[in-house]
Amino acid sequence: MSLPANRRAGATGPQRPSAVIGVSLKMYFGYERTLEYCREVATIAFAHPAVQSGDIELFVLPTLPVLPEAARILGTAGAAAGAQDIFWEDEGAFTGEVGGKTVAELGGRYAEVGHAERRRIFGEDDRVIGLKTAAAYRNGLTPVLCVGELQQGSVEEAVTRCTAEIDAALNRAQSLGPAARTIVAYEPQWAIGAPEPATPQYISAVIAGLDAHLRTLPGQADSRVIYGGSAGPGLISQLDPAVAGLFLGRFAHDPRALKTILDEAAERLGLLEPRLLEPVGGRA
Ligand SMILES: O=C(CO)COP(=O)(O)O
Repeated sequence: MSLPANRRAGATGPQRPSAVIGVSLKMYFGYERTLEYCREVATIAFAHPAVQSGDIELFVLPTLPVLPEAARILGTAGAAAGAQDIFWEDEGAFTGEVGGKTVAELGGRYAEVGHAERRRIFGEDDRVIGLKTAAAYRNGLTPVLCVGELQQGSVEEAVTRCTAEIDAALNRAQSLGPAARTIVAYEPQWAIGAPEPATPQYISAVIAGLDAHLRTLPGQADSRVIYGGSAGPGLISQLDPAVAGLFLGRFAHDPRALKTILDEAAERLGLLEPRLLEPVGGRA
């Protein structure tokens, strides 16, 4: 397996995984099914050269009660787990909430913040999302900061809206403590839960804008922008290099589809010959 340019001996610049593939299971699976899923993903990850080499960063965000077991199972296979949400304080009289400190204690490495469903159903706004981003940094968790426009419009409109969401979260977080690496998940709200993702051209153009903006922000050199919203097998190969990877939902429920996506991501990095790819499995 050849190494990508940023991993070769003597390469300059930040050493960062070349692709990021995340899965949020939302509230789709119960305890036992989540465990079974994590075991299957771990088997795939353990056998996958690009995950083992660190060229693909793979994480799963399960329903919270499964987090300790998920972190253990995935951790033995070179993958990781995290939470789909955290509270902005670390401890105290906040009935029903779970803080980033506990998530980290449970083995979580990521904390998703600002998902469209949290914004829409639970009324989270930029202020709350900034506080939660700060809580993630403070507890050594990588925030998976979700941004995305409500309705389909132009690329410029999407970049403007999402840049504002990124800035709102990061500015507030940085006013509270040091920032660190962030994974920005660009998820157009109109493409979440839809039959199809946004078009590859649209995704690539919006993320090129967001990635360029992220590069200008202090402390974000290792940060990456990934795409979510009905993403599945067959998509990543069509996306421009600024798109660092995918944030998957329903179409990763079948572990075989996730394996296909990992192969496609590795192929895109030049780490796997196309002829070695198995036929793309159907969508879950
Ligand atoms: O919201 C998403 C990931 O967090 C995307 O979900 P779907 O891929 O199921 O649309």
